[in-house]
This record gives sequence, structure tokens and C-alpha cells, in this order.
Amino acid sequence: MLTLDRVTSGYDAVIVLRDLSLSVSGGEVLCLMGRNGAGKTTILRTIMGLVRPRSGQIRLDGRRLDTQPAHGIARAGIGYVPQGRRLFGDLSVAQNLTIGLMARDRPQRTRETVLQLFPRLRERLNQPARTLSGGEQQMLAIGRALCMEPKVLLLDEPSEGLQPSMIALIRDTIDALRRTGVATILVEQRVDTALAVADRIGFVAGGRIAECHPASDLGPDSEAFHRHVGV
Ligand SMILES: Nc1ncnc2c1ncn2[C@@H]1O[C@H](COP(=O)(O)OP(=O)(O)OP(=O)(O)O)[C@@H](O)[C@H]1O
Repeated sequence: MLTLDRVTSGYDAVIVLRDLSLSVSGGEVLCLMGRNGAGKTTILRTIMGLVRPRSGQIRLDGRRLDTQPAHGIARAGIGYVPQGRRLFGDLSVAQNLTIGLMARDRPQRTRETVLQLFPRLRERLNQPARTLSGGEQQMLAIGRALCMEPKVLLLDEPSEGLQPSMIALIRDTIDALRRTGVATILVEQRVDTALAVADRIGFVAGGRIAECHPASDLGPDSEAFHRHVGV
């Protein structure tokens, strides 16, 4: 389980997160929603150690993460797929995956697990990453992060800019992740996608999780969406 306990963080003089607490367990999808600038990306960057908490603690299965360097946090089992994917466009699908596999003891087995999850990537192993569709690129970015065998995966708006059929593909991918037992924190702007894939939806406002509800308690017309997302 990943827990943030009263974490405060921000940039230089600007405090973005104030005493923010949250937790996510293996096999669970926690979706973070909120207005532009609410701090959703900052939560992910703070977990990764790219923004340092000024106070509070972050733990993975009881072990402190916030005292470790960023590479130690990734190695401890946190995978991060930032907005915009950051693939190596001229390298093939296979080569992009190999980069993710470099630190693994049994790379062949890990690669096979990832390709079983994403048969579309297996069909396109020799294709340059830049020639994949947007949804396939997102899949490759997620697949590359999974090559690190993370316990927790942080996904920042994976469906942004994708057409509906590709969004459906990303939803299926997140469902598949749940079955592998990975804990997922998903930043998402779309209400329908959040309702379809999340176990819980946390609304970020005022530097905190202002409200958190089981997705099954919410519907597209729920007040919480009006309050925090403005739909
Ligand atoms: N590198 C930075 N330096 C200074 N301020 C920053 C930096 N990155 C983000 N911020 C500020 O921190 C606040 C939170 O930004 P963040 O990107 O976490 O929000 P968000 O909820 O992910 O927004 P969006 O939905 O627009 O992606 C914003 O006011 C933003 O301007």
C-alpha cells in the first residue's frame, strides 16, 4: 500500500499541496480529479521525488520513500507515466521496452508478461514508436513503465487527446492492470472514464483531497463533479 500522510509540497515560494493525505492498495485504481492547476500532477511528482515534500511522509508498504533519492523511489516500485508519454520516437517498440527492462533480473519473463497484457504491442515490435497511433503510444509508455515491475503505477492523463476507440483501449488497459495487482493512481479529466475505471475518485482542491468517494457511489450527475471539475 502507498500512503501519503499530511504531505506539504510545492515550487519555490508556492505551496501547492497542504497536509495532503491519501492511500492506494494493490489491485485498486484511485482516480484523481480536479480543476486545472489544482495540483494533481504535483501529487504524482511529489510521490516520485521530483518535487520534495516540505513536511509529511510518503510510505510504500511501510517503508519511507520521501527520504530516498528519485531513482531509489522508482527502484522501490513506483512507475510513472507522465503527461505526453516521452517515448523514444525513432526507436522501435521492442527497443523502447528494452530500455524499461535494463534493470530487471529476468528481462525475458518480464517482457513476456507485458506483451501478454498488450497483444497490440507484440504485433508491432519492430515499428518505430513515433508511427504508432496515440493510443498505442500510450500503451507502450505504460508497458515500458510496467517493465520495471512496479507495485504502484502513476498515470497522468493517459487518454488526453485520444479518439474514443483509443480511450476505450486505455480503459481496458487500466482494467488489465487492476487484475495484475498493481495499485494505480490515475489523473483523469473525463468523468465517464473516471466512473468506468476507478474504484475510488479523489477530488483535489485547496491543496488536499477535498472529498474521496467509491466510484460506485457516484454517477455522471453527482454534485462532486460539479463542485470540483466544473461539469
Ligand atoms: N515547475 C513549476 N514551478 C512553479 N509552479 C509550478 C510548477 N509546476 C506547476 N506549478 C504550479 O503548481 C500548481 C499546480 O500545478 P499542477 O500541474 O500540479 O496542477 P494540475 O492539477 O495537474 O493541473 P492540470 O489539470 O492543468 O494539468 C499550478 O498553480 C502550477 O502553476
